[in-house]
Amino acid sequence: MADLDVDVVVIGAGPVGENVADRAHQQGLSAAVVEAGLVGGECSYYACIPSKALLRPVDLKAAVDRMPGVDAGPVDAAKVFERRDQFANPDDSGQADWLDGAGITLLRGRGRITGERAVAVEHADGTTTDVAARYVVVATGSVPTYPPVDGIADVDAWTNREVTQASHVPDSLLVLGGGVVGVEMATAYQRLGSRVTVVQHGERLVPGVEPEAARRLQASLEADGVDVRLGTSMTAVKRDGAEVVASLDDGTELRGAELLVAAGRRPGTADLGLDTVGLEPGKPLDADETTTVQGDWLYAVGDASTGAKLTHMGKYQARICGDVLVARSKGASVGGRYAKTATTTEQTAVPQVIFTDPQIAAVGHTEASAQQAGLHVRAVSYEIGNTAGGSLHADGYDGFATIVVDTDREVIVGATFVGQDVADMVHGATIAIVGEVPLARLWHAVPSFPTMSEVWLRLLETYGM
Ligand SMILES: Cc1cc2nc3c(=O)[nH]c(=O)nc-3n(C[C@H](O)[C@H](O)[C@H](O)COP(=O)(O)OP(=O)(O)OC[C@H]3O[C@@H](n4cnc5c(N)ncnc54)[C@H](O)[C@@H]3O)c2cc1C
Ligand SMILES: NC(=O)c1ccc[n+]([C@@H]2O[C@H](COP(=O)([O-])OP(=O)(O)OC[C@H]3O[C@@H](n4cnc5c(N)ncnc54)[C@H](O)[C@@H]3O)[C@@H](O)[C@H]2O)c1
Repeated sequence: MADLDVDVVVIGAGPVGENVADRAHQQGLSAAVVEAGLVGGECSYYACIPSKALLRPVDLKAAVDRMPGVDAGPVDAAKVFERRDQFANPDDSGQADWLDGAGITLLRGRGRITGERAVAVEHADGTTTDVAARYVVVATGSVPTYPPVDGIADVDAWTNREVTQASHVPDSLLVLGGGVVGVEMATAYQRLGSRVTVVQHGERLVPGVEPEAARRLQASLEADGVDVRLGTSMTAVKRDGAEVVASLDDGTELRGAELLVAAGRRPGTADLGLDTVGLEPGKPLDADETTTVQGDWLYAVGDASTGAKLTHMGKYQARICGDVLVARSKGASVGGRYAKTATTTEQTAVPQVIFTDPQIAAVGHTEASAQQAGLHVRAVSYEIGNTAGGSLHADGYDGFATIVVDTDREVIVGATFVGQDVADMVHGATIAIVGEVPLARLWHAVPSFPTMSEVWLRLLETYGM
């Protein structure tokens, strides 16, 4: 006999888990969420929110510094940290109250699957709550990966948690990994006054984006004074007094006050009882377009699943998952391209903004990924600084846009915007891709003068319209 019987139990109350519970509960299902740490998850306290709170002030200062006639003065790091704390204070009582107000049961403790439709929650006081549920949703997020570097476990390396919650700027910071976390935090800390070195074993930074976007970002980081080491791996690290000493495979030795490990993340599925239902612990849960993992009872969303590791995509999966549970509870069918119960956009139009300077805002395919997918494409690019809107926005505006056009269907399948303040420009491209808007129709979508969106017109003209 279970202690609690609900329609839906969600393991993990990050942004994604909370959304599944809310969506299902709002449509009549009873729901409980299990949380071992803070309600709100990694994103609220140790990832998206604090990292952007650190980046916004330095981004704004750089923009002002590029504008003749205005003066930003120096950045006050203490005030930046103080403002970050207002956004990401690790106190989850507000979020817990929200769950309570929404009528969702919060079970604080570690959840483990004990069999089909069964979850046991171990509380901090050693007691256990057994939950029986018609539907079990795994939303346990992800944890940092530690690459095989000798001594890495013994140097008190920073992860995303320490780098986003720090309240001092180290004199120098070594960053292991030139992916999204690495480049965003390199931007923030270099501009807050640290001397940053990024060690990236690939041939370029942020490998998933258009190569020219990565080149512009590298040039900008280097102009800021960041030491970027590409094609290099760290082989060993050790502490020497207050410093971390890192050995690289090219024989070089680096020293830094702190080491940030930003080498990717793995799903939080290692200690979840997956073996009790025949699944392999530690792997991302392979969810289909309806977020289903097994039978009609086990689901996975967010970083714990095989979907894109981004908050907005996790929350998209969460909305779909909630609707799938409600549909199934009524015996209705689910799935189908662009149905409300299918994560179609995961395959066609995943957007991401990298909040560096320049920002990189991209959606859908790059030219290379489209070709790998077997599409016939043509990519065209245009400098945003050559539009009136861009040139007014900042002197010598450095940035560009690229669209990738499927030449068989004459629709856009990918777009990238690079430059100052381009973050919000990507949503227009997302709409064009999801709506499969033909170029002939897009031609009639007139951008306002003088805005940076004029680049859309120039891209279409460059394509030959
Ligand atoms: C530094 C950094 C910056 C980022 N910036 C952005 C950004 O700007 N935009 C963006 O879209 N994405 C960003 N991301 C990615 C984003 O943080 C994740 O995609 C998002 O947090 C995933 O949400 P989630 O709910 O799946 O997992 P999480 O946010 O990780 O939440 C999972 C929750 O599950 C809990 N949990 C785990 N196991 C158990 C268990 N067994 N029992 C009970 N509870 C459990 C955890 O305590 C946690 O609270 C960033 C990531 C990092 C590291
Ligand atoms: N703005 C955003 O949307 C945002 C911001 C931060 C993080 N995130 C998400 O969080 C996730 C994790 O980010 P991340 O940066 O940790 O992972 P990542 O996979 O984006 O990048 C990790 C990088 O580390 C490099 N690397 C791995 N092992 C290495 C080694 N031994 N030596 C040198 N380099 C090594 C890889 O080549 C890769 O480029 C990503 O999925 C990302 O999309 C998103």
